Amino acid sequence: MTRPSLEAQDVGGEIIPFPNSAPPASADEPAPAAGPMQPFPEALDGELITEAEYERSRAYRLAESARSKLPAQWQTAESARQAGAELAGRAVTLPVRYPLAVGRGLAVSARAWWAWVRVADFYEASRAADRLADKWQEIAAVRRRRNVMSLAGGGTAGLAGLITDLTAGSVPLLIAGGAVSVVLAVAGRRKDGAGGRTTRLGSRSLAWLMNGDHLVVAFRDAKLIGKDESLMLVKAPRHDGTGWALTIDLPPSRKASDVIGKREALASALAVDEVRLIVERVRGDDGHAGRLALWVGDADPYAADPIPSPLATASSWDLWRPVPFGTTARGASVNLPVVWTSLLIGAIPRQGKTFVARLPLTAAALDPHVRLIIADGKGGKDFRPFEQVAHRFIRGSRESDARRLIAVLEECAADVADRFDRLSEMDDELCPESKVTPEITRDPAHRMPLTVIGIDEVQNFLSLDVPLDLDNPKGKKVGARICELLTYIAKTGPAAGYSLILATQKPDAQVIPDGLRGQLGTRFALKVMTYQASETILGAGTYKAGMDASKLMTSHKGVGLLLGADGETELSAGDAVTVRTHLLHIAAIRVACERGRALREQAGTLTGDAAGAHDLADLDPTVAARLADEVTATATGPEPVDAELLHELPEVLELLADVLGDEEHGVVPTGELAERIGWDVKTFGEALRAAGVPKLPKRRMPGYDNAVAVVDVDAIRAALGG
Ligand SMILES: Nc1ncnc2c1ncn2[C@@H]1O[C@H](COP(=O)(O)OP(=O)(O)OP(=O)(O)O)[C@@H](O)[C@H]1O
Repeated sequence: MTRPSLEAQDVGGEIIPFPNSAPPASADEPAPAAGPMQPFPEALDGELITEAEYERSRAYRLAESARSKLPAQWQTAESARQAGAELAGRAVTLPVRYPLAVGRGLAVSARAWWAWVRVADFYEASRAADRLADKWQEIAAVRRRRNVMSLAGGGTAGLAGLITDLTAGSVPLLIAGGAVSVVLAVAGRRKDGAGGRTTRLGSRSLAWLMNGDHLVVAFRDAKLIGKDESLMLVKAPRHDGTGWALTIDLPPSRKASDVIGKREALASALAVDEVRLIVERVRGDDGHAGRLALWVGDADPYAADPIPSPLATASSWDLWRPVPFGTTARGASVNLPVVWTSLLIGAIPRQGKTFVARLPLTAAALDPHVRLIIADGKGGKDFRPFEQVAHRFIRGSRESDARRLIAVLEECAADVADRFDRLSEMDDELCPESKVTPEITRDPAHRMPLTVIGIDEVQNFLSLDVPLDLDNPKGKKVGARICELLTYIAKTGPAAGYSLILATQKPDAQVIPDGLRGQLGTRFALKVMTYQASETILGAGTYKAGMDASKLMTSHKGVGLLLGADGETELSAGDAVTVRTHLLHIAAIRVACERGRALREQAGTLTGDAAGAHDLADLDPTVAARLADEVTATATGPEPVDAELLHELPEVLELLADVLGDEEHGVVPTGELAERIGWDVKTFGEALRAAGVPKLPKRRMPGYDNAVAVVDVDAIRAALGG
């Protein structure tokens, strides 16, 4: 007999099977009307299995569930072996350790008894409150009473022992003595456990480290909690097939965000590579600022085979829905929002930047109501499939290509301005918020399709140093003009349905000025060489918050940190998520673009270069004049500030702010200040320079034999902004 076993597999609620929207089979067949796409019901995938197979899998699941309830170190064979060996070792050394523990227990008990007899707690409290004289009588009375009680207790015990010995022999006394020695040994046992890294031969399994005591030691070693602090296990360690997951509460004085910032130190204390350690805050109703979810993978989660993108088989896509982008280390899917935001992708060469940029562009190609504009600054074949659908397509970054890009971007900027004019005229029902809506962008009558501008190797355009006006060689440069147009579109375009997707292998501030970068609300950083490059992509302050794309490995192609910096999308602006992006090869993109072209032909939305109409419309002179002012004002206006840049101070200044006295002025030895915040002088000096505090010549200071490095406290105050 067979038993059907259906396992749901989400193949994407947004994907519409091709037959639904396929072009008519023959010319006589009427074409389906163009209109809003309907989500297709979720598809289920399953297999038929036999009764025996079903019973086997049930028994397996029951065993798994029973095992997950055991203490962490008994859950896997390897860790159980280690735990067994440890127990055996402890049994062998017991004859030596036991008397030592009893001795320690005796000392501990004697100290405790003495403190009790002397009423130490009350005595100290009275002394601390300067009320010893008032309380002395009371304390002395309690001391006398406790002395008498001690003598009486000792005498009674001795007498009881003597009577027992005389009447029942020495066996009960030996039993009682044994019991007392056990109690003393427990009191005197050593409480410090073994953390992740101890000087012993052999390695410890993860399960062993997931034991609560070891975790506490690891957190202490990593200086994430104090010596006397502990952790609370909210969810006990559980092996989920690929790694260990647990949830903990930090002591009340500690913040989860600090642990995330020091993930590397924790990984070191746990003796695992940091790529295998995921530390996340638990947010929302179930979480708080001190609750952390930890996951430690059994193996490098990013080294697994890449996951093919579902876009390869999607027949169409609705770009209002976030695009399937990849998975987290634990396999949760990550989607990339395209509407209301713009994306910056940065990495060193050959890390998957182009592959990543093509994911949202392919989704855009599959939506017939999206207008695509593509400029490939590398000029190879990577983006050629999009020629079939792109309204404007530029290949290469020669001067002529850059000038065409300027014309295209001017056309877009004029369109953005025109869209706002028209949106403001629309009735409230159709346009409730002065922003485009899915209905507006999908209705060709409104002429406001979602428009995605994708530019690969954008640095090749932005760094073009040729004059915009050939008659004015000292005037504005072509690269600068492209930059100001992109800044204008990135800043004002999202509400009008425009999104930018910019990719660069040179993410430095000279190439992508803060003014432009600050407008790109979504950032994806693949492997870069330095933490500074990582900050240039993700934004200032991200390194300190534990986000550092230079820590990614070059072997991890397509893996990067995804951060939503503008708060416009559901992506978190506080924590970047490490994503293993889906793999989508050019052949699949070509097929997707063929489908996208068919869908556009059917919907009547194939326009521009793809439809053979290469000429750009001349800008109306009034629009051009208005635009010139607006674009320049945006580019030269106050520097936009990243969401996460607000109030962000360099760490050194933050720490100094806490230790500088209000009355302190003038120069002080650098070493003294460094010592106050616990930094070494060299790092401290470098950090001060980086924070804009000028270096002063060495000078003689009171109490020092030779001239010493000094720093001006007032200069530090100025850098602190007050
Ligand atoms: N998601 C992925 N999973 C696995 N491998 C990937 C992924 N994305 C890209 N790769 C691999 O990484 C290699 C480099 O990709 P890509 O050409 O996109 O890099 P790039 O950063 O654009 O390089 P360049 O700067 O030279 O243009 C590709 O050969 C591809 O096989």
